[in-house]
Amino acid sequence: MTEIFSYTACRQLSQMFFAIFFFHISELILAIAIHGKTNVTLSSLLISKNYILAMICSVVEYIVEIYFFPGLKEHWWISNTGLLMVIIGEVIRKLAIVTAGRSFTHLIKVHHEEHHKLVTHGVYAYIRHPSYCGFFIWSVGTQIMLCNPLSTLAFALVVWRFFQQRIRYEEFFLRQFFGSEYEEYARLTHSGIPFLK
Ligand SMILES: C[S@@+](CC[C@H](N)C(=O)[O-])C[C@H]1O[C@@H](n2cnc3c(N)ncnc32)[C@H](O)[C@@H]1O
Repeated sequence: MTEIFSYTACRQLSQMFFAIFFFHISELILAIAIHGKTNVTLSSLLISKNYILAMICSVVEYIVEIYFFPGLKEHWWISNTGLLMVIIGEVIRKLAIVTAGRSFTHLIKVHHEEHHKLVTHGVYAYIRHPSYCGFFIWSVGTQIMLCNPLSTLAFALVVWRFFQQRIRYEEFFLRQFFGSEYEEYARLTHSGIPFLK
C-alpha cells in the first residue's frame, strides 16, 4: 500500500494531473482570446464522458500496477520520454491554435464562412493537422509518462481511430470550401498522424 504514496507515484500522478489541468485550461483561455468570451462555451474545455472514462481507467491501471508491480513504474527513462512527449504535444497543439487563429474552431465547420481562410503557413506548412498531431503525441505521452502499458496501447489505438474518421470528415468540407487550393496543399503536406497521409 505504501507504493501508492511513494515518491514515484506522487511525482508521476501529479505530473499527469498538472498536464491535464494545463491542457484544458489553456484550451479555454486561447478560445476566449481568439473568439471572444460570448462565443465560447465550456465545450471548449474538450472534456467528454469517454475522455473522463479513459483518464479514470488509466489512473486505475496505474494504481493496480504500482501496487502489484512497483518496479514497472521505476523506468524513469520511459517516464521522462512520456513527459517530453506531453510537452512537445502541448507546444505543437498550441502553436496550431495560435497560427490558425479564427479559422481554428473546436467544432468542425460544415458551412463556409467569410472569415475562414485556408491556413498554410507556420506549423501548417509542414503538417496538415498539427493540433491533432499535438493531441495524439500529448495523450499517448501521458500514458508513457505513467509507464502504463495497457493504456498506452489503448490510447494510441483509440485516438488514432478517432482522428482517422475526424480527418476524413473535416477534409471533405475543406475540399468543398477551398477546392484545388486544398488539393494542392494536401498533396504537399502530411496529416501529422502516423500512417495517415
Ligand atoms: C479543431 S480545428 C482542427 C484544425 C486542424 N485539423 C488541426 O489539426 O490543426 C477544426 C477546424 O479547423 C478548420 N481547418 C482545418 N485545417 C484548416 C486549414 N489548414 N486552414 C483553415 N482552417 C482549417 C476546419 O475547417 C475545422 O472547422
